[in-house]
Amino acid sequence: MSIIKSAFRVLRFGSAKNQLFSLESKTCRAFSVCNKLRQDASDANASKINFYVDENKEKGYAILKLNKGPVNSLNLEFLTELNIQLEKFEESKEIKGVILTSSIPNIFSAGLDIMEMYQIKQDRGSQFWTALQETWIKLYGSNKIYIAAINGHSPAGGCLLSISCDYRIMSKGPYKIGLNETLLGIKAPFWFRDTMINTIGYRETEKALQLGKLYSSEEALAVNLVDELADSKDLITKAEEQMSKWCAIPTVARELTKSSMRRDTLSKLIAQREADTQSFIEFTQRDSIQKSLRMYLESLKKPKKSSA
Ligand SMILES: CC/C=C\C/C=C\C/C=C\C=C\CC(=O)SCCNC(=O)CCNC(=O)[C@H](O)C(C)(C)COP(=O)(O)OP(=O)(O)OC[C@H]1O[C@@H](n2cnc3c(N)ncnc32)[C@H](O)[C@@H]1OP(=O)(O)O
Repeated sequence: MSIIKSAFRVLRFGSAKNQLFSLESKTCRAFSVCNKLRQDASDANASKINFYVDENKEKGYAILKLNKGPVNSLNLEFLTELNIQLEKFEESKEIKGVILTSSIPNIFSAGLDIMEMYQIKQDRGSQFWTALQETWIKLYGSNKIYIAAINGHSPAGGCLLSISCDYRIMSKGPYKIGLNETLLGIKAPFWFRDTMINTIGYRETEKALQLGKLYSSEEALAVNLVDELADSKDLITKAEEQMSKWCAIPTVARELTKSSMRRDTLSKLIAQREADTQSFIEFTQRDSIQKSLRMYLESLKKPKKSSA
């Protein structure tokens, strides 16, 4: 059961009941829009493996490895598949927690697929944004324990995935993590910002978001953007050690505590999902934004300087 649902339970007889039920029904409507997409995604991607799941029911946790080459960029189909998997975890009685990592060396996730924002039709843009909102609500609002084992670069939407988890361990190395949206000429959505504030605090977020700062792993540790660093070869072992520690905490007390910390941030988006999607469409259709995205895409495609 998700944090949102348990929040409804806890507040069942309270004065917030009507408001929360209205939030829930809005959420359910938005989720149902995705139902057809889910079916399409599972049909279309039956032959592709965009992530691996390794479930250890005895120990009570799973490892989810993102595997969408070359850089685990998040497009509509990938997000839809991920949402189905997150839902399975949430419903599982055996799985208490999930280690989120990537099977692609040096890359955790390059964030949102920029092609989902560049010259995109309104319908697709709206489905894409709804799927992304759903991913965040499921991850940030999960009752399960999520530990991010960040094995490489984790910019923008990759950083959002990481900070939506409960604990972060990052590989030592020349990797970057942060919300760099301003460098693409876009403003980080309010729920990206709020998740960042909840992680590193207001002042650090204010600087980081304006500058589009990408932190090195050492800098990320210094501002609590990540909780721990590990040598790449020890990353998963360290994540498993941490998972055992979290799994040993009394479940209901931990879930209620997590829910009480995250409820307000989640409710803010849930109350205005449709308006948020409209803002995304309106914003990304501006000529100035399309120009920025085109320039950014060109810079990504430029041949890289040889390190030799
Ligand atoms: C309600 C809201 C209202 C207003 C707000 C409106 C809009 C806000 C919306 C947006 C929020 C956006 C958040 C995001 O996540 S945007 C994405 C940001 N991501 C990045 O900036 C990362 C870009 N990528 C990189 O920096 C690097 O690729 C790398 C460090 C991750 C990996 O470097 P490598 O050298 O290993 O690999 P590359 O050669 O650079 O890349 C390989 C290949 O992949 C393509 N690619 C990389 N990143 C992306 C991406 N994010 N999307 C699509 N494609 C990507 C890259 O172009 C290469 O392609 P080719 O092989 O050259 O074809």
